[in-house]
Amino acid sequence: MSNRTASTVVVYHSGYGHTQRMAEAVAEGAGGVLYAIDADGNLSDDGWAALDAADAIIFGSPTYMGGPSWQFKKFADTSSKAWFTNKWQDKVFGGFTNSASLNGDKLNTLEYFVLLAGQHGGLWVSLGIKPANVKASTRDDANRMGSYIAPMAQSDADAAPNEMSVGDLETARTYGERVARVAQRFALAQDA
Ligand SMILES: Cc1cc2nc3c(=O)[nH]c(=O)nc-3n(C[C@H](O)[C@H](O)[C@H](O)COP(=O)(O)O)c2cc1C
Repeated sequence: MSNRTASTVVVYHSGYGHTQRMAEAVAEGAGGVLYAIDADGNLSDDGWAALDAADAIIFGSPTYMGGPSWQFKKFADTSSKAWFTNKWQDKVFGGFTNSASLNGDKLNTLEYFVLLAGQHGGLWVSLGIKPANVKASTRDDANRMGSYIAPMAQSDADAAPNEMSVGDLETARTYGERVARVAQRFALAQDA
């Protein structure tokens, strides 16, 4: 039986650095590599090659106008090339988003990621952290946003990336660990 380590790639867009900080936390937890989609919606050839070779792919985008940024959508549409040849079939998938409002319609962005993973024949990993929703809960608690599908972060519209909630970043880091753990189990099972 193989004992290889599963690889995780975090591919994300961030217009102003907040989602990038979240992406860094996810990648740290996953022990994975980060690839940024640039301001024109393009990903490097290295990034595409890493995605094709990955055991797990984690999508990240800010929520803009109730959904992923257009740059992320351009990346998603370009991933139709991988779709044609089933390159991402049976990979493990996750995702995360960040926006200014507490709700901000972030769920729509995460649901889009689930659909994209499904179109590629992938397996979605949920968040797996109970919500912090009692009177004693604070901004620094994990899953203070009360999401089940995947991590959400809330960044005040006038706050810099270094002012993000430590709870949101810890949620992102823990989720990265979870996706990598699932990918590891799945990779060993596939290789057996
Ligand atoms: C074009 C645009 C659209 C936005 N739409 C939303 C939105 O629908 N909901 C929300 O809560 N915040 C919205 N925001 C705020 C961003 O989600 C927020 O500033 C976020 O932290 C930006 O992440 P970034 O720094 O990674 O780009 C929008 C911001 C921009 C620039």
